Amino acid sequence: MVKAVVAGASGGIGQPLSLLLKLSPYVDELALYDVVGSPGVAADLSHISTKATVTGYLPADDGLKAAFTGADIIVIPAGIPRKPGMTRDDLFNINAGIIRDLITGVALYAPSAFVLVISNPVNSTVPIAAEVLKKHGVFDPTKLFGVTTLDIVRSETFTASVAGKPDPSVFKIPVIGGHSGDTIVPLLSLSEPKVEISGTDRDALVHRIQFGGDEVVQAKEGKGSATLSMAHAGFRFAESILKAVAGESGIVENTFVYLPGVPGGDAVKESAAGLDYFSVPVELGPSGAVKAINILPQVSEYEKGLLEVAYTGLAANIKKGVDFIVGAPEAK
Ligand SMILES: NC(=O)c1ccc[n+]([C@@H]2O[C@H](COP(=O)([O-])OP(=O)(O)OC[C@H]3O[C@@H](n4cnc5c(N)ncnc54)[C@H](O)[C@@H]3O)[C@@H](O)[C@H]2O)c1
Ligand SMILES: O=C(O)C[C@H](O)C(=O)O
Repeated sequence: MVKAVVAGASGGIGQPLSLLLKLSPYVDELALYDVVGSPGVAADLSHISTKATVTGYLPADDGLKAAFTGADIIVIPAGIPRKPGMTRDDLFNINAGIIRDLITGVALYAPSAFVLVISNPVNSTVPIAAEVLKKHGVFDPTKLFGVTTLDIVRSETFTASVAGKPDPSVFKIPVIGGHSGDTIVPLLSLSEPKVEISGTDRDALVHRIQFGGDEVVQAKEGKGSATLSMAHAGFRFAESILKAVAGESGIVENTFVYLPGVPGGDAVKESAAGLDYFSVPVELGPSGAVKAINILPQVSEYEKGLLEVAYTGLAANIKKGVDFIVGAPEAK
């Protein structure tokens, strides 16, 4: 029996993500948690004739405890989205506290669950989550994932369009680093099938993958950021976890993980300027991340340049998240 939880289930991502989970054959029980509206979303989804039972919880009456207890996988798209002119880091002040409180719930009620963090800024919210779990003595780095799958989805779609291929789903393109602007590093040189895109076309494609989120924020004119494509991406990642749990082998997803705690992570950390958190292809198994795959030695000279830029931004974002929980070190 697999129990899946969506925290932030009434939101723009939460509702379609919950729908996709309700349709999944891998889910037996679906618990929807939000500060508003979740019983209504649950009632609506519960009429769909698939096997998962659906329940909705609010904070009252120990709703967080009831929603999280017994969870196998908790997907978190709770928090505010960007408006035009904002960076993801501008969301930190509000979303950091939301993640801290929800992850405290994970630590108390579902310490063995897989935790998938969608809430931005992912480069900081994942370190916040890790530090909260560490504080409670229940941190398992092989079960905590920052969801960067939307960058993969965009790289497949935009590359297919530039390459003139009708079906983006044939592409496999690693996107590594973090999840904001120039911390997002698409590795077009490692694309399968190979693509020959160079010069200004390559620069424009890389920029579009890095800043694809802004395109949606601008098009929505103040009404939020990517929700439907994100629900698809979040579900793709969640289902990969559930397939691995069900025993399927050879599943690899790019995801933002705590490198020192994942097998193979130390080699990635050494290649990635000593950063503790980084998105790389990660092999998934029944108990979570089984191997972080170090593809950094294979990148092109051009991509090395992109990575140098990414390291600086990521280091600052990671530190900001860690400091939010452990406190900034005393000045000497
Ligand atoms: N990782 C990614 O690739 C990616 C992609 C798109 C959006 N996002 C991020 O996902 C987050 C959600 O985006 P959205 O468009 O769904 O926003 P939204 O405002 O539509 O929905 C957010 C939901 O979170 C709920 N919420 C707020 N505080 C909560 C709490 N303490 N506990 C439970 N629920 C709470 C709200 O009530 C709301 O229903 C944003 O931070 C956004 O930046 C990340
Ligand atoms: O752009 C955003 O703020 C949302 C999300 O991170 C995205 O990449 O679409």
